[in-house]
Amino acid sequence: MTAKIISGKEIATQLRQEMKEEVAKLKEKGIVPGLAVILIGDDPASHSYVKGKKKGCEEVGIYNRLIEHPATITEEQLLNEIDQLNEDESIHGILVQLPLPKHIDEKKVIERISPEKDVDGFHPINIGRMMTGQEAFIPCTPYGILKMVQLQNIEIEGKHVVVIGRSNIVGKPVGQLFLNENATVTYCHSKTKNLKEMTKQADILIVAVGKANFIGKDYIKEGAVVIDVGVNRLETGKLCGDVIFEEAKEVAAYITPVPGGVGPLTITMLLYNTIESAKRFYGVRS
Ligand SMILES: Nc1nc2c(c(=O)[nH]1)N[C@@H](CN(C=O)c1ccc(C(=O)N[C@@H](CCC(=O)O)C(=O)O)cc1)CN2
Repeated sequence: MTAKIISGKEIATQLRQEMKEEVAKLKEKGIVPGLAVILIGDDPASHSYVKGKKKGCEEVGIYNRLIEHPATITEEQLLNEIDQLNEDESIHGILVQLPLPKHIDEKKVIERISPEKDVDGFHPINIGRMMTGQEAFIPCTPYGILKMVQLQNIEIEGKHVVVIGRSNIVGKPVGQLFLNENATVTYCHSKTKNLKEMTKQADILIVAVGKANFIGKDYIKEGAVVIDVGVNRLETGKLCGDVIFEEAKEVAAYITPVPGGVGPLTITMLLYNTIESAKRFYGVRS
């Protein structure tokens, strides 16, 4: 078997085109969705992701405000800035690029963002709303993964989804999202015994561990859907996922590549959440 490669790049292009048309219609009603992105410090990867967010906003017509600070900014200054953005009616989404410098408490920062503007979907209120099946902002990477699977018309209900990884940004919420779609979900992590036995049972295997080439074909059931969330930079400068792509594609039915798989959907779903937030603010129905 040779797997079908799910191109996140192609899906992102298609979704962004639809969003561009939607934003144009909103603008006819005088509504301009606005996103504020706060970037702290000089981490090159964070700078590159934020650049991608700005470009994405420009592509679909979202007003974007990039606020940059040196790593010496105090926690209090950052919290005050978030307070101001919470009150700003031209801003419907607020995002603080992670990770933050060590002297700033990430939890405090996330909780300071109004849940109604938390387009990252990281605020405990949005997590709680998602868990209880209420209207919520869904974290962008998990949302992108769900969209990718749904757009391939892959059945989710009744399927066994195995998630490797339990981060608050990806692992935990992605499992919850698939549970909401009536999948049976198993979480695996660094303390899981017999990992291979678990992953071999997966109809849909989602790998989010952040270890280059961690999962080979012997971990994958024939015909499974393999979603690789890892973005690992090798010493050669090359990017690679958590899954050994060349091996896994021999046994899987579907597989996402790195780069060009889940990554492009992360920014795309952020744009989606920002438009959604503006629509909610102005009472526009979807
Ligand atoms: N506030 C947030 N911080 C972070 C998030 C987040 O969702 N919100 N996620 C990651 C970083 N991230 C977006 O911020 C992100 C990661 C990867 C990609 C992406 O498109 N990856 C490409 C490869 C890009 C490259 O060449 O380096 C791919 O996989 O094809 C986009 C966004 C942590 N921080």
